[in-house]
Amino acid sequence: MKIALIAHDQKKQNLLNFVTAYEPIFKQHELFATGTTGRRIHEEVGLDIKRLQSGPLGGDQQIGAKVAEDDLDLVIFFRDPLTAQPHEPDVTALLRLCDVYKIPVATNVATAEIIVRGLENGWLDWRKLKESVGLYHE
Ligand SMILES: O=C(CO)COP(=O)(O)O
Repeated sequence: MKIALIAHDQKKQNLLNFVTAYEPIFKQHELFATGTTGRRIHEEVGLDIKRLQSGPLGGDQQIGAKVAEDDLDLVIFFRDPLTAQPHEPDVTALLRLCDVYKIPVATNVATAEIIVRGLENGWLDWRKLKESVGLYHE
């Protein structure tokens, strides 16, 4: 599976702790991240991860483009709901595209935990079949 990992500054340590806890699962997948998040995951957890631009410089839009191209299976985005972001429209656009393309997206650790445990148990395997699943057509 192709997984995007993103965190706003106040949530980065939270994401690093989460990725460390589930490193055995994450290392089995192809990982993508916005710039600073990706650098810290690589340096502090040691995972291989493809880094895009930093969020405020277009990274969220690059992740969104991958969603639109059906080139991502899961987005884990630890959003900071208490701090205004200069690129808030990009954040909103990314979450909107996840809904347009029915990409599982977790915006906090509680949801991420459920999804990653589900990933381990094969609950996201429908992603491989989605073209044949009526639920995902409108
Ligand atoms: O701002 C972000 C997401 O909106 C994250 O960007 P960085 O990973 O570059 O800090």
